[in-house]
Amino acid sequence: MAIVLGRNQYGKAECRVVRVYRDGDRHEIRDLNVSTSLRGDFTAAHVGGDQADVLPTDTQKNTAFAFAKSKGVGAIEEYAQALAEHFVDRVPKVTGARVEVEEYAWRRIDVDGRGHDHAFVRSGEAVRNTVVNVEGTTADRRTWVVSGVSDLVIAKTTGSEFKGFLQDEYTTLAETDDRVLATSLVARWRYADTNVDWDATHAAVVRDLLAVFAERHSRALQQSLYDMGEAVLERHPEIAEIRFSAPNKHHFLVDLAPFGQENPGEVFIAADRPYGLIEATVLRDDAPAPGSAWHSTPGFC
Ligand SMILES: O=c1[nH]c(=O)c2[nH]c(=O)[nH]c2[nH]1
Repeated sequence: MAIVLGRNQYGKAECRVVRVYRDGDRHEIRDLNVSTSLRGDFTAAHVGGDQADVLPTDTQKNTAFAFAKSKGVGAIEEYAQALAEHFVDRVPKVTGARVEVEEYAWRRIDVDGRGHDHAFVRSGEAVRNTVVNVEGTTADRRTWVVSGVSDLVIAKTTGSEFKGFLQDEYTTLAETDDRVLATSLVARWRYADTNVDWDATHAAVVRDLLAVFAERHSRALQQSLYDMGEAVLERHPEIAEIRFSAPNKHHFLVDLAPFGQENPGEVFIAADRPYGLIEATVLRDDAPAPGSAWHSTPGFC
C-alpha cells in the first residue's frame, strides 16, 4: 500500500478589499470579499514541505489589493478574471485558478433629496457574486464564469399554494391554496462564454427572477424555481444554466381561536428552523459542458 496526495488547492479566503474612487469631490465605493485558490502540481509542498513552487497566500492577498488599485474594479467578473489569469500566467506550477468575489452594495446617504458625495449606507438587499475559473495559459486558455446572487430575501403574501401532496401515516401538514411563500434565494448562473455585458446582464437576471416570483402563481417552491430559471434562460441566450438553493422560510398561521379571534391569513409565526431546502438546476438541453465552472462551489445539487 502507498499513501499519495489527492486533490488539493490553496489560496487566501475572504480578502476584504474596499476600493474608493476619489477623483473629485464625489467619491465612489466598491466593497468586495475576494477569495483566491490555486491548483497544479504542489506535491513537493505537501510531501516534504518544499515551498519553492508555492506563491504564498499572503502574496495572493497582496495581489488582490494591488489589482484593485492598478486595474481598478470594474465589473467583479472582469476583476476576478484578471486576477485568475495573472496567477495562471505568472506562477509556474499553477494550471488552474479560481477567484470568487462577493460584492456588498452601498448607496449614497440621501441628504435633502440629494445623494451625499462621500457618505454611504450599506444597502442590504442582496449580495452579488462571481466565481471565475481559468485554466491554461494564453495559447490554450479556458475560462468559466459563474455569477449569482445570495441573501435575496423575498416573500409573497398570496399567490402560493401547496396541496395534493403524497400523504402517509406521518403526514400532518394541512393542504393550503393560500399561503405565504418566502425564501432567502441563492442563485448562480453559468455563462456560455465571456463576451458579456456583466453589469447589465446581472441586473437584468435579478429583475427577471423577482418579476417571475412576484407574478407567477406558485403551486410549490419547486415550481417557482423552475419558472424563474426557465424565464432567465429564455431571455438570456448567453446563460447556459442556472442553479438555485432556496430555504423555504415557513410562515405558519397562528391559532388565535383561544383568544376568540379569527385569523384569515393575517398573523403568522416565522419559523427559522427547520426549513425545507429546495435545490434545482435549470439548463438548456444543448448547454455546453460545464468543465471546471462549478469547481469548489458547494451547496448546490
Ligand atoms: O413548496 C413546498 N415544497 C415542498 O416540497 C414542501 N414540503 C412542505 O412540507 N412544504 C412544502 N412547500
